[in-house]
Amino acid sequence: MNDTAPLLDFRHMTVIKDERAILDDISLLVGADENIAIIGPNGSGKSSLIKVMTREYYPVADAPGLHMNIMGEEMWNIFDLRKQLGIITTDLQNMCLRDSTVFEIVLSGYFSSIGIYDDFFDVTIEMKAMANEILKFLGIHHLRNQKMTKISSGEARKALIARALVHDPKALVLDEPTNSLDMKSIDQFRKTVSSVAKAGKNIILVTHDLSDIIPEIKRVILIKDGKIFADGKKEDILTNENLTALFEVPVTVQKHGEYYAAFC
Ligand SMILES: Nc1ncnc2c1ncn2[C@@H]1O[C@H](COP(=O)(O)OP(=O)(O)OP(=O)(O)O)[C@@H](O)[C@H]1O
Repeated sequence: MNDTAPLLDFRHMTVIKDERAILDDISLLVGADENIAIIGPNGSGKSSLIKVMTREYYPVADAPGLHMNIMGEEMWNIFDLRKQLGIITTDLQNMCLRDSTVFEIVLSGYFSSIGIYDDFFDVTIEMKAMANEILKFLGIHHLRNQKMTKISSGEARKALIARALVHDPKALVLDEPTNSLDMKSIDQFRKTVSSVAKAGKNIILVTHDLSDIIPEIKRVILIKDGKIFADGKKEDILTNENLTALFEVPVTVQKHGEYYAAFC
């Protein structure tokens, strides 16, 4: 892995499912220190793009000009790759809603499992110390011994961030992270993501909600029908015209301090 290489260097990437191009000739270069937000309507291809990053979906191998480097590497062991891209999705959160404690879920990140199985996993003192440190950094150490089923959605999402951070990943990939959170939880979650970005992790955010775009994200990519519709500086991309064309309803974008919101 090369720390100065682009985080993502995808060229001419097409993904076919059910004989349809769900990603259609995507080229995307994301720098080593860049944070990005990917925005698009339902079914536009956002989650599929993340699945290409995590090697759940593969592009058409013989597409002319295909190039797919992540952190300077073309070939990845899938487990190593997923450790470097800490993925936080609602699916993962649902899988983690079980009888395990927050601490066990965080530790299980070391084993790419969900929960700890004492007979199989050798949890070291160093792992426990690191998990405690991360829980403190994220302000949820007091939840350490709570069951995942007994904490709020916002707290559970922070626990998943902690689980991803045990590997000291290069990036956090957040797929619609504030879905189903109330306003206070959204505010706290955003602050958590900002603090992770400030600590030097890249943030790749997929969302419908412009207000999820933390100030540390300066670049926005709009996706429509599996293609990149617009890509550039946040202030140039988040316009009434672009969002209206993207969502095919009249959209008004407003800026509040360093945050954006959209109304239709
Ligand atoms: N494994 C698959 N087989 C067939 N079609 C698929 C598969 N995965 C995704 N698709 C289709 O590809 C399109 C893009 O899906 P994707 O989940 O990437 O969209 P999205 O932008 O994340 O949508 P949403 O905002 O609703 O989550 C959709 O039409 C979806 O039905």
